[in-house]
Amino acid sequence: MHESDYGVAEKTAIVTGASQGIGRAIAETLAASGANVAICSRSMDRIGPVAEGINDDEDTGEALAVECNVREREQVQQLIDETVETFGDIDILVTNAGGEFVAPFEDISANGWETILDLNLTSTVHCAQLAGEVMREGDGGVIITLSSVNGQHAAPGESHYGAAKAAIIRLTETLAVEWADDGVRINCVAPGLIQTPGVAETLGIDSESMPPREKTDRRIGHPEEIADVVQFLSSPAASFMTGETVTVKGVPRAGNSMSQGLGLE
Ligand SMILES: CCC/C=C/C(=O)SCCNC(=O)CCNC(=O)[C@H](O)C(C)(C)COP(=O)([O-])OP(=O)([O-])OC[C@H]1O[C@@H](n2cnc3c(N)ncnc32)[C@H](O)[C@@H]1OP(=O)([O-])[O-]
Ligand SMILES: NC(=O)C1=CN([C@@H]2O[C@H](COP(=O)(O)OP(=O)(O)OC[C@H]3O[C@@H](n4cnc5c(N)ncnc54)[C@H](OP(=O)(O)O)[C@@H]3O)[C@@H](O)[C@H]2O)C=CC1
Repeated sequence: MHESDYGVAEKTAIVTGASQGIGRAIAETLAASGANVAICSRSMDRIGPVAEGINDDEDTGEALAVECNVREREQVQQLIDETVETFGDIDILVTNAGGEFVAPFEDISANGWETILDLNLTSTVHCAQLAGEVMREGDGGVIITLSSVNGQHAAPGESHYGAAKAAIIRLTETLAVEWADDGVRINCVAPGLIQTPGVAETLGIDSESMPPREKTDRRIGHPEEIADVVQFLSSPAASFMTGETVTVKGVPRAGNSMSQGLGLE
């Protein structure tokens, strides 16, 4: 009889942007399933406690905290090197770090455009190229990129972010083809609106009022609902999936985007 394998135990995973929100939930979920996780953010003061929380729990994998700004290629190389030194290999890479500001196209300066393209798209390129090198020279691996529903559909005020997140989808498809022979699977997750500190700060959503996971008629999700999909894509259960973008956004309705209003009702 076939038994499904959703396991990542003893694998090594890198999760970028894991000091809060979706990245933190991904890191904690993979670690709870026995993976060793190398986690980064721009500040050791913020990423260190997340690693300590994981390491305080004897039943999880180990965590390594690294201060790394994913916009800086040399810092990403240091993250890769420290991960390999500590855990011996890289099996899973989750390029989660990203962000945006909402502004009309005509108000986005050249530097504003570059900032959002760098933070979302070019950082994904740095991480995929540098961790991909380790995977391709070794036994292969799994890469999960983060797009957004705003990379799949137009949303006003998100020209820069939408362009970057759309490009991540096509990059994912291309690498799936180019690196299939090297044993690398790469898939993308496109979240709808997820309650995270980043969104709370931008939109003022009170986490206390979050509807529970059991409620199916929702337009806002929990970070753990993205983490569970990442865990599946990282696992042997997803062995025949590569180059795909999995949308995780609750009930399909028109205008399911941050800039078109919350529409939580
Ligand atoms: C479906 C839901 C979708 C949700 C998606 C999410 O990701 S949600 C969760 C994600 N969480 C977050 O997104 C967290 C919150 N966001 C942030 O931390 C920042 O917005 C960041 C992502 C830009 C990074 O900042 P940084 O320190 O790297 O950048 P900086 O301050 O140095 O600025 C660089 C350039 O950008 C310009 N510029 C900046 N803001 C605006 C604006 N509103 N208007 C116009 N322009 C703006 C600024 O003027 C400057 O250009 P200038 O003047 O030199 O020509
Ligand atoms: N929340 C949502 O509704 C949606 C989110 N997404 C995507 O999901 C991902 C996570 O979003 P979310 O959890 O909401 O974001 P948050 O803003 O809540 O958290 C962002 C995380 O990324 C880290 N980070 C930011 N910039 C950098 C950088 N340059 N280098 C390294 N780490 C960085 C932050 O850490 P620190 O500040 O400590 O550096 C923090 O841990 C992003 O790619 C986002 O675009 C997509 C669709 C919807």
